[in-house]
Amino acid sequence: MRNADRPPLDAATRAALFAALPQEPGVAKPDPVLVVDGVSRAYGGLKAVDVTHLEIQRGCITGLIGPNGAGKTTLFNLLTGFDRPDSGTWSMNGVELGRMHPHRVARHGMVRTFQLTKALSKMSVLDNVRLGATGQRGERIAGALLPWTWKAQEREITERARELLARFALDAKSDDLAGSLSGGQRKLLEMARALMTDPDVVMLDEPMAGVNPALTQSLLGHIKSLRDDGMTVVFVEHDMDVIREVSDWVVVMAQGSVIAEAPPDALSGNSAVVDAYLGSHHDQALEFDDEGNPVGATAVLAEALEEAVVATLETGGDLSEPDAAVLADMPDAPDPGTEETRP
Ligand SMILES: Nc1ncnc2c1ncn2[C@@H]1O[C@H](COP(=O)(O)OP(=O)(O)OP(=O)(O)O)[C@@H](O)[C@H]1O
Repeated sequence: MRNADRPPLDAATRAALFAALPQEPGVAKPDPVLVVDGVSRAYGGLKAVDVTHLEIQRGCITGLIGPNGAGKTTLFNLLTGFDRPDSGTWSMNGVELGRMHPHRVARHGMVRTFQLTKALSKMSVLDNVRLGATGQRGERIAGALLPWTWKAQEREITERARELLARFALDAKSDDLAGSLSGGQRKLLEMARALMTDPDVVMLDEPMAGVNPALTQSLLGHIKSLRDDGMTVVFVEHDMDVIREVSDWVVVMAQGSVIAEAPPDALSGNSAVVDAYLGSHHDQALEFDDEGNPVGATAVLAEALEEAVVATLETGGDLSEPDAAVLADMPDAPDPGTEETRP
């Protein structure tokens, strides 16, 4: 059944639904729109994606987080037909989607957003949105023989594109080149293009990246409005404030696998999540914004460390004493038990 046939879930229902779920990777959802099984993809010797089981709850917003290179984008590409897995199956509303081309996946109701490419930036805003349409009769032989049906379809597509531009407050920009839009407007354009096929499931790849903070709230409102219209939203995001503000549930990936699932508020206390981000930082530069605030994976790390300090203080721990468990994990940690036996 398409999402449109079901009433949207209100906030209290969503909260109760997720509060009742065990916080485990691969946990079953009460009404999954998307079910993924054993999907793997390797590049050379590197396993970019290796997801044993994942269910996405219908009509909710699921945030997908994880350190750089965790496999989030590759998973999006696999599920929407832009890449081919080495193994695995996945289904949407019970229909197997594996091995379908992207336009067929879109016709079944699942789309992903794309950042504006160089070629697209040289086209008008309106044409960018029109390009989101799939299954245009004009592409097919029968349609080509009947130009009037093709023309009628063209008109329909343009009309829908104009409606979507109005929804995202881009109608005044229809004839401008897409490349002239601001970062935030580009993100709105990506969403408008994705909605052309009237999807059930929308996968947003970093919808807030490069967006001026002044536009953040408006973009967040648009993401929530997709859910309030009955769509299921899955989005990749590095900003934990954004994750917390819009996600009903968060899936955490590291090294290709799903390592944790939890409501957004439970993330910073999750040791698998902390380990994944800490582990990823051995060879990664920390990132800060202009005001010196940690951003992206660095923000998650900073928050996890802060939580650990608070937890230590709350349990009466002494921060000047190194944590024995942490020391034991370090390769060169001195072993207090053997101190006296050393020569
Ligand atoms: N086309 C490709 N060829 C070779 N390796 C690839 C390719 N695409 C992805 N990878 C590798 O697969 C792994 C997963 O990459 P992916 O982009 O899916 O991670 P991600 O979680 O989206 O990371 P980020 O948050 O940095 O965007 C990385 O190690 C990446 O280098």
